[in-house]
Amino acid sequence: MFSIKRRVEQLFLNDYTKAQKRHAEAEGSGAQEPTLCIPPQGNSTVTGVGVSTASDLGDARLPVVDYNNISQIPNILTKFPAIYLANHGLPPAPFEYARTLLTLPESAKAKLRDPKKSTVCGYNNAKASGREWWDYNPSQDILGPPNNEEFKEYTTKFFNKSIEILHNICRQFNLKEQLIPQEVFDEAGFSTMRYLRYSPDVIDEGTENETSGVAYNSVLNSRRDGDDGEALPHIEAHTDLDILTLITATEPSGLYVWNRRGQVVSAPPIDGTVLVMAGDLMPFFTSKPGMSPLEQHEGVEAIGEETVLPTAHTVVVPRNAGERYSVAVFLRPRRDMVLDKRVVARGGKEVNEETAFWWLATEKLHVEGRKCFLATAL
Ligand SMILES: O=C(O)CCC(=O)C(=O)O
Ligand SMILES: [Fe+2]
Repeated sequence: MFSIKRRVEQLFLNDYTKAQKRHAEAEGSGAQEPTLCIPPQGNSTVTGVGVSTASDLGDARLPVVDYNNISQIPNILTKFPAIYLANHGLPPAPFEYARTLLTLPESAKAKLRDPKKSTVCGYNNAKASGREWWDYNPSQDILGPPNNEEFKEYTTKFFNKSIEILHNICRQFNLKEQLIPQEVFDEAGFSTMRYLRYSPDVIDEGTENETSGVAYNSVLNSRRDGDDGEALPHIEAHTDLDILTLITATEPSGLYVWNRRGQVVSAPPIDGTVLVMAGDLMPFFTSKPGMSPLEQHEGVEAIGEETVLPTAHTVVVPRNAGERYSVAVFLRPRRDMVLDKRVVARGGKEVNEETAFWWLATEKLHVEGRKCFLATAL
């Protein structure tokens, strides 16, 4: 019987193999088999004061970095897809508040939806994925549980402190030269915080599954031939549309990230730490000088040794493992922040072309399958 991690690897490698084949066909050469190499065990990969590797993470590991050593994070994020941050000084994660809100009766949760149907504000769910979530969006009135001032206060406090930490990490990228624009620090931006619940109870059973007579894939609910598994609570593999993400979760573990070599790394919660991952904007800030990773510009040519790639990640909650709660804070600039500016020739004329952050969101809607921008090995 395969472990969840092995299944995630297989899913990834299936797609990876297909992508390789497509690529090879286009190039007119034979497809290469992907290799699954596991990095060496132990502390050999990252050294330095306050930086160690977590000891119980299975095959591939993620480093634990002390908050006093955050100046090392930019370099570490070029080598590892995520880091555990220790001694961060955050108050205890608001899992109980997440539970209070997300286990309200359906009718009460329906009242916490954004009137404009935003998927980044208020209550939302993806029943077929066994997942529901609620977003705190500081630019809007909090759509929290009624008559619960404590909820509001704690949620705001945890969010503000998390943003302070993420800003501090961003400042480390600017020690030698300003890679991350000043407005990220000076302006409120479009940062949000999400409370998530993954539970078999959320899964809307008996819909397509029964009527179509086709079974769901046991890992990602996607239908695959010869698979008679049942659906597991999950979130599809994706990268986050932000600068950095701070995540903390309850057991059971279920979060997996991919490293640059396409290996799946388990990222279970570790007491006293939070996980920090890179978002879609990091390659724009850390690309080779003067180059842009946008496909219509330099594309992958702009990715160098010092470029931080967005962290592809997925959550799959093991069967019979119970509920999982997580809290994710997304650091984002203003929607209209300019990511790339250049003069291009159009219709015989030279015109100024600007690419704003929110344009990436619309572009991402066209990415098929996994919502990964510039993701590992693809
Ligand atoms: O629940 C988690 O740990 C991850 C959630 C996530 O990736 C997201 O909401 O973007
Ligand atoms: Fe995410």
